Amino acid sequence: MKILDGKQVRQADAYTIAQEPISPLALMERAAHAFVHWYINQFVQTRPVAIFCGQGNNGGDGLAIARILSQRSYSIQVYLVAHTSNPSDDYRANLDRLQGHHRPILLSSEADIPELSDQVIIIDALLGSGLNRPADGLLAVTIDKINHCDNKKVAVDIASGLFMDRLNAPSDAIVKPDYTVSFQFPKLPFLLPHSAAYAGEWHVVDIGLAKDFIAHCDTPYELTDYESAERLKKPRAKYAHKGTFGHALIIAGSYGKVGAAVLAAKACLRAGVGLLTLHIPKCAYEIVQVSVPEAMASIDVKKKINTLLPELQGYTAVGIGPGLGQHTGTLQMLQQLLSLATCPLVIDADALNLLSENKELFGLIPRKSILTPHPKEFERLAGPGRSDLDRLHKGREFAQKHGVIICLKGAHTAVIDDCGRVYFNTTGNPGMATGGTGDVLTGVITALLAQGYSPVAAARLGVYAHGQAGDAAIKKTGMAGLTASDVAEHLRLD
Ligand SMILES: NC(=O)C1=CN([C@@H]2O[C@H](COP(=O)(O)OP(=O)(O)OC[C@H]3O[C@@H](n4cnc5c(N)ncnc54)[C@H](O)[C@@H]3O)[C@@H](O)[C@H]2O)[C@@H](O)CC1
Ligand SMILES: Nc1ncnc2c1ncn2[C@@H]1O[C@H](COP(=O)(O)OP(=O)(O)O)[C@@H](O)[C@H]1O
Ligand SMILES: [K+]
Repeated sequence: MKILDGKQVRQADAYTIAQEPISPLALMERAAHAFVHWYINQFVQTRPVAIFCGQGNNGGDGLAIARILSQRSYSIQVYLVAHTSNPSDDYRANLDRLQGHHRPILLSSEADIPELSDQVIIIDALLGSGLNRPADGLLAVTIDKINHCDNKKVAVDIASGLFMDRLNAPSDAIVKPDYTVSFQFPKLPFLLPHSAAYAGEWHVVDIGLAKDFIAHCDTPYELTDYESAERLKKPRAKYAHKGTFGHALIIAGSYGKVGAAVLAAKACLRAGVGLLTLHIPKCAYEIVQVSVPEAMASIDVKKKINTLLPELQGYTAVGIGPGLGQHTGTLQMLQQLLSLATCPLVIDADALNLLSENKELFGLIPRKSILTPHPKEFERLAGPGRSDLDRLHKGREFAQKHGVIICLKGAHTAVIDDCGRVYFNTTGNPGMATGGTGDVLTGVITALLAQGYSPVAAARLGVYAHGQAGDAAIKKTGMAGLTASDVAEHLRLD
């Protein structure tokens, strides 16, 4: 699913209106019905509804929603905030249509803002994607009051006061909804940590904007959702054999961090690799053979760390990093790997930290290698970002400059390809914020690369499947009880 900017959404709107054709008012009605369809599946009729409307098209949506809900026997009360001398045509038309059904209350000062009983659900239709400056005056006061109520809150399209395409200042008045029902597309701030509180649980509803326009719309931002992940998957052929699914090499582990190698190995096997060899220090030999008997072991000359690069011939993908440590001998091995590798690599954890300490090695990274930094590791690689958006821009620059794919890990991990396109992940949960889940991800992506997935597909599908495994696992363990081993065990690639 694509993520469009404000200008592109307006173009999609205009194109649909001209090509379908449909009047803007009928399109607004369709959007309001889509919202109501979601709403009635969520909230029962016995909960009264307070709908706060501005005077743009978002307010127009709010008025149409109020009318439709009242026709469905919901008890509604509309509150209007007058903030412009030039209300939109469709706002006016919907105000007319509401007459005879309901009498809105005009808020003219703070004193008019009502105290609401806890049962009331608030629908926020003050401002939408047409926001062109931070909310102030009575709008800001109303937003503040709404935020101070404990009532459930649902934003229409986008929380009032939240910019779609640029950063808000920390002092801006923005509704903090429990839910956002977004029309046709998700919006960029829903995917970034700093604005998560202004999205709540977000849902996208289809309002029938022209599919051909959307298909041709050029945007750097997309989601990896269920449909796109399914499209990326390759079926396993009936007469396939273990040679069909590649041979992965994972270079991982050091004394005290052998578990990282074990986790990556288990995940690699669950993600469908044909053969797996783990390169490990001597101290890890027995541990690995006992805990992952399916994997072959390549043993380093050193007892506690990896220093000697194995022969690379025969491997279809190489992952390096989990639990590796940052010793000089290991750095030399990494440098050798970067110079000799003929296939893209998966580079994680301490391998990334070694690169950050030795930035002159960046030029050696094979093209289309996949780097999987968490925010701190990314900061070490590319320097600090002033904001999440800035970090995303830095990620896009870094990926294009060095010809690599970056998985910027987090709640909505961003897979950034070497052209600067960003694919936000939609699976996973906060239970996964626990040691070792990153090692599992390295194993999954290495397995997919080894099986012949393109690097971008391996990164997108790997990140998606990893989150999906975390979601499946918490059904048994709960969030707090989730361990990285549970994530590895719940991986399912088909
Ligand atoms: N394609 C879509 O997504 C559709 C969108 N619709 C709705 O249309 C909305 C966008 O409508 P508009 O462009 O009218 O935008 P808004 O509803 O956000 O209102 C814009 C108006 O508010 C004023 N304004 C902006 N920021 C302000 C501020 N801080 N303080 C006071 N006034 C401010 C503007 O000058 C303008 O008059 C969407 O959010 C959505 O709810 C639907 O009605 C139909 C289809
Ligand atoms: N709140 C969250 N929601 C979803 N996924 C998360 C969340 N927090 C962390 N994760 C995922 O868990 C993994 C953590 O990786 P990382 O920080 O490298 O852990 P480690 O180094 O301990 O293995 C990443 O894939 C990240 O996307
Ligand atoms: K809104």
